[in-house]
Amino acid sequence: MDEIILDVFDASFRYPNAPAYSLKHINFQVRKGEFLVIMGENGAGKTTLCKMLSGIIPHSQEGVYFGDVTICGLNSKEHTLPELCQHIGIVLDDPESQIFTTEVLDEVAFGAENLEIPTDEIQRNADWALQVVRMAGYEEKDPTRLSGGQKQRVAIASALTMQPEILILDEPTSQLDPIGTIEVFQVVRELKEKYNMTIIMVTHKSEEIAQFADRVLVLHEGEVLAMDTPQRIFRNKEIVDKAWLAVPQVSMVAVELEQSGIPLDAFPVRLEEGVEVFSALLQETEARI
Ligand SMILES: Nc1ncnc2c1ncn2[C@@H]1O[C@H](COP(=O)(O)OP(=O)(O)OP(=O)(O)O)[C@@H](O)[C@H]1O
Repeated sequence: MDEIILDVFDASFRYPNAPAYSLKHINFQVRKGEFLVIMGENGAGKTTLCKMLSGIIPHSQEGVYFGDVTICGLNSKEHTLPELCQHIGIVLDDPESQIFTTEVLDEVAFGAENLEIPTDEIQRNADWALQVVRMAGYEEKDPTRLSGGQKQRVAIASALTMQPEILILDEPTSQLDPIGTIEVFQVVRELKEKYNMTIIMVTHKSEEIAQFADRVLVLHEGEVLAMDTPQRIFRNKEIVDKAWLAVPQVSMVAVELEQSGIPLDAFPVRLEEGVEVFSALLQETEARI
């Protein structure tokens, strides 16, 4: 059986003075090497869940917290944030707010230095991280002068320098143009395929989800509405409508066809699957005429 690297057991959280719980009785597990996407409408609890998975809740965010989150075998309540940071890294949606220094290399080493990792190890890790995010050669550049995509890749490199087994990315491409978005997804794909890293990403980019994600967790009003493959999630109109999910274009066409009573050989989520399924349908139709 695949190794469970992250376990969330009956976890609930309410912000101080908030009238209601932002997360309610959350249960799920993530396997090592899995790419899990978190989707859900505004206010569904996605960022709060990222904070809970990374240990920010309960260590840096006050509130009422019940349940257990176990990260690489460590219960987040029983271990300090620096201990947890060596297993799980988090990158937020706004790269600007994550810049602390004036040179890319210092920036990438910053978090690891705060964990008191030996200097030569930080240097090795930082060099590796900059290679992975394709920013080698930018060590002495001013991070504030980089493009949005480059800043976000530097933020990912900073998290990678701490050599986490799990990387959480909270809407890493929400402020990026299409090229910046592709660059970030390419890095994520390499981390998964080459380094077997476990990735948890909040994103609405359905075409990329269809391409890369193993499973999708859908949050709705602080609860887990569904957790399944992109194909089963995007095919389920009830879930899609309830959580206002963005759906890949080929899946939208497929749903319309199925609803009109036209059966398909398979349900497409990726463009190339759509081409295959719809050409087969056209050929069948032509053969009948
Ligand atoms: N610091 C806070 N204090 C009080 N309530 C909060 C705080 N942060 C978030 N909330 C509330 O918790 C709920 C979940 O918010 P959260 O930011 O986790 O949702 P989200 O799915 O990430 O939304 P978005 O897509 O808009 O970023 C919302 O009702 C929000 O208003």
